[in-house]
Amino acid sequence: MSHRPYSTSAYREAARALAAIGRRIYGQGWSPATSSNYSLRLNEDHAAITRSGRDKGLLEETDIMVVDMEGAAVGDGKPSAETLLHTQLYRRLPDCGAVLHTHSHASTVLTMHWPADHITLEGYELLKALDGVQTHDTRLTIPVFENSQDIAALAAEVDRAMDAGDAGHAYLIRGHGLYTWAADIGACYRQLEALETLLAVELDRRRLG
Ligand SMILES: CSCCC(=O)C(=O)COP(=O)(O)O
Ligand SMILES: [Zn+2]
Repeated sequence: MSHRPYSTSAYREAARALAAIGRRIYGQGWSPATSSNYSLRLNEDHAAITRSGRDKGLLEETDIMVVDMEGAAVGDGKPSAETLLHTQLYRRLPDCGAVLHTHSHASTVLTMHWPADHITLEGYELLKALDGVQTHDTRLTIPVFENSQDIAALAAEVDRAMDAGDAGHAYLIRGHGLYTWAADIGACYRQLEALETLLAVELDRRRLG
């Protein structure tokens, strides 16, 4: 299959932006021990994504590479082991321009301690940081998928959930972390920060009973 070429300057700009956002996310404590992956759409057929196994606190432009929307590497190196979870979103959602995945303490405890297949966030003013949300009087249901080392199967499961109308802004993977996406890196980071904050709040509230 032939792919439309991406621009080199778009790639360089994406690599700069992803390295900077990765270091920022690491600083928040949401990407420990090389966990997490981040990507940006370059065009219809390509995305820039973190290489596998990189320390996100030390992320540099050279830690970013290009994949096609089938998840295949373009050029040398090994892209994130979870690349197919990014490309599933880009393929399905033409307006999706950025995907961020984190491994926070809150998302891990919440999904390991409570067996539910979703977490609901409701009534929080901070929900207005999410794309398209205008009022605190909003109920956001975040699906929780079981963790798997079969990333292709997990991506297919996410796709089926989206067919059913679930997973509008984000999803969780049990004992693993959070995926969220938006039109651009700024909106995606804002959304991530809101969701991680609200998940931490939710965890505290459940601890308090
Ligand atoms: C050390 S965390 C295990 C892998 C993972 O869940 C992750 O997010 C990082 O994988 P990658 O291949 O993108 O480095
Ligand atoms: Zn992960």
